[in-house]
Amino acid sequence: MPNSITNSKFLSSEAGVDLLARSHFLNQGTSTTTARRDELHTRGLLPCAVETMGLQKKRALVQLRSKSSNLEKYMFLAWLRNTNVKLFYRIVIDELEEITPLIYTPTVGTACLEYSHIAPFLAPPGVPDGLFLSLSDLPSLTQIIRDYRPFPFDESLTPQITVITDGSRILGLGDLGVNGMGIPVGKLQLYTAAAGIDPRRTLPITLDIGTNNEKNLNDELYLGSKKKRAGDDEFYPFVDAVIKSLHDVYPNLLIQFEDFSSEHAFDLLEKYRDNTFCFNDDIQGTGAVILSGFMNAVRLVENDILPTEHRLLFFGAGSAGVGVAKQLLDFFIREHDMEEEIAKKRVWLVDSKGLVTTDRGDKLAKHKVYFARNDNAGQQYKSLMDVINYVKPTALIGLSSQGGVFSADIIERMAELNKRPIIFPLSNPSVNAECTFEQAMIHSNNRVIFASGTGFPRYTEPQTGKVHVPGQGNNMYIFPGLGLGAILARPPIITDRQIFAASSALARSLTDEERAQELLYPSITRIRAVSAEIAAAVIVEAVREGFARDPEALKLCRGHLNELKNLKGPRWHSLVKYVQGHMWDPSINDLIDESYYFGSRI
Ligand SMILES: O=C([O-])CC(=O)C(=O)O
Ligand SMILES: [Mg+2]
Repeated sequence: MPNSITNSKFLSSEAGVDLLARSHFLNQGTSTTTARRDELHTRGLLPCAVETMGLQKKRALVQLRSKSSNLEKYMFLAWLRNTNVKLFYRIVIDELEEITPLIYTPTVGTACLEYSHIAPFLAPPGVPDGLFLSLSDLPSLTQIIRDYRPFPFDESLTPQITVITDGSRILGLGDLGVNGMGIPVGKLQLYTAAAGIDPRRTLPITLDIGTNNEKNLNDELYLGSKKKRAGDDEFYPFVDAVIKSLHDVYPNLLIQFEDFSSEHAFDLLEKYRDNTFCFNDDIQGTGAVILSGFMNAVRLVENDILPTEHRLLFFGAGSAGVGVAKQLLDFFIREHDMEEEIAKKRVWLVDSKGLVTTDRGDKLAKHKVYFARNDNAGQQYKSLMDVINYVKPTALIGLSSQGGVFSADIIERMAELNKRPIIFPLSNPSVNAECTFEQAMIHSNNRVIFASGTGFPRYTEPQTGKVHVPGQGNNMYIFPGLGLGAILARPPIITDRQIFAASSALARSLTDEERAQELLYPSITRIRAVSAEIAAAVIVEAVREGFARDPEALKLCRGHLNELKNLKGPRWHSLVKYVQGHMWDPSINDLIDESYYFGSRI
């Protein structure tokens, strides 16, 4: 590709300095060759060593590992991302197991709590973390959205995906206001690392609608608007206006709703799911990932209990709890042909007032009504133990954000009731998990089938030395692949069937070795391969439904849907290859190179 830098409309003689200093997408630091430094007029800005990315990575890892707290590591990695994108993603992809907990759950939770104190130190001037939109921006939303662009900007690299929050329910930490920006940023980093979405084509957004968090309101350093949250009369029109402006500027943008308070999360999903290219990660993404882990758990116990006889108890009835419960219904309905009304009876919800029933005497939040029981013969069960004794669940799923509530006696009771109790403490971050893996192992005599939202360490049986690997049922297994598949197929909406396809593909992605280890999810180190399979399954489903609009996706799948439905065979493999060919990688795909901007493309 020609590199006619001097002919470029962007570059003046000083522009090389700009390039190195201002574009974190282009800057490659010490791996810039001497010749290139000359071309860019940046020779004196660096010491003379010209290094490989491997060496740069080594240095960065030494620095990273020398930091004593995870928050410092988070800040170091944010700085790296905001100065040298390529090196950052090389490290994230190569060291996924070490880095994910630092840029995502659980450390991102700490970073969000501290966001207003650390934000100015995460990036050099001019490099934004994400796009902030506040109520007072309403008249100029479209212009503000247009103005948020990577430097240098290339018209052909418009954003493909946004993750958008209003900070009102960040993980299990509650209302953090604009401090929630860490979440869209963290999620989109995983879109790049786990599914190969080009980082320039991601758009993190935080809506500032005020905050009800007293700590923020009283913190002089809080960076958001220091007002109570606006009411629904302002909230809904504002979200409408944002979505409209986003689609005016970027018509094909996929919208991922994230960490909105429960009521709003459900209402927004209801409002947009049938007319807008969007999904809700906490409701649908978490639901899909748990469904997938549940399918594999069911296989592990199928000699003891028929798949259709499982009894699922949900502790926590917020957006994630009800979202997961609804998604798990798909297991009974789609895999086992059960009527919805019958499938629904396999689910019991518990909230802060006890078992959710129709005759409890309180006004149930809208999203809880669907699962409210009416077969309790007037009895109300208040404590979790009472509910467990009444329901006799085969699976206990926690989405309550109450750390430690699955106490020793709860786990022991589950282990009395079941040969292999299924216990999923899913609240995030780890301090909010209903129990740890170690506790679940000890109190179930090592019989538990376990998945948590935030990863826990492996557990070694003290007597035998046998090592057990916990499942991590985090939505990071689903959303990157689901988003990638949707971007490549271009359906106008994300349907339940596409999400179910993502979920089954994840469940089926385990290798024989992983199955032999009784894992519920594939190893995180294989996430890129797994995301490619999930994306391919989503494409197949979108074509099957008649929703896919991308000509290439249609060409690859149309007429072969029968063959593709088992996710095997030569056509399936070529579809997965096609997906992989569209995944950005910091090394093999050299898009982040000035030739991309200054070469033949302009
Ligand atoms: O971010 C995570 O780890 C999972 C998630 O969506 C949440 O807890 O809200
Ligand atoms: Mg979330």
